[in-house]
Amino acid sequence: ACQHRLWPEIESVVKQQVAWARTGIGECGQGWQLFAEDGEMRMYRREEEVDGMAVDPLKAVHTVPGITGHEVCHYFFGPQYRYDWETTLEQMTVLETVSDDTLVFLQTHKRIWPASQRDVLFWSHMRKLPNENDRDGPDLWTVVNNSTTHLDYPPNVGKCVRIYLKVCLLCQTRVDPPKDGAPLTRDNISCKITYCSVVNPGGWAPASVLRAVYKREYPKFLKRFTAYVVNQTKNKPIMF
Ligand SMILES: CCCCCc1ccc(-c2ccc(S(=O)(=O)CCO)cc2)cc1/C=C\c1ccccn1
Repeated sequence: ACQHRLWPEIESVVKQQVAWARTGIGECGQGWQLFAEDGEMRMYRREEEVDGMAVDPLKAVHTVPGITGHEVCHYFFGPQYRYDWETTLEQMTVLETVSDDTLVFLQTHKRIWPASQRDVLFWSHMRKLPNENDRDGPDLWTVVNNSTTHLDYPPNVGKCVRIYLKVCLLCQTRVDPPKDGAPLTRDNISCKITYCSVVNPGGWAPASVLRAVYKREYPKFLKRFTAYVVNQTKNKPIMF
């Protein structure tokens, strides 16, 4: 995989996206609006437009008990699970298996009236990162999705408008060992999740429609996805 044409871009985008995900909301400076809250989940967005199109950066933080960062990234990255949790997905194809931790996807998402249907072509890379703050703490895990090109699938040929996205899912496992030295159970672990995304809708879509879609769909997506991981892992050994 180190010789693959995408490797240099993957290296630089992963470093950039992880640094961005690690930057707290406060440190990011002004402009972040809290637009959704549900229990431990907080979702922020910044209203930004490019060529009159809303491309609002989104940053969500969530803490989920009973699962690890490796498990969250495993179920987010794996194509075999995606139809189970990605509600707006209509069609998903793995165009290329670059390596066991890097895939190229083509996805079409359900049409959202009155905008035209969208598709997205992106590489997806999963990686374990050393825990710089706490050397003997559990590692971080991340999945970065970044739009790319593929000669056989040029944009805007069929009925779909090609969107462009950058997504980073950064996960930090927290272990609170039981007092009496008993073996670790899922009651002693939790995962701090940071989900960042910037989606350029490609062709024109009314900013009001886009913002309504994001306001409705993002909280639903993160809640549904994390509940899916809890449900898939509850009777399985902990994957650190
Ligand atoms: C007019 C409507 C334009 C938006 C359509 C759309 C574009 C992109 C995407 C999308 C969102 C998350 C990813 S991912 O995080 O990489 C996970 C892998 O699937 C990839 C694609 C979705 C949706 C449509 C709805 C929507 C919007 C947010 C959240 C959820 N659904």
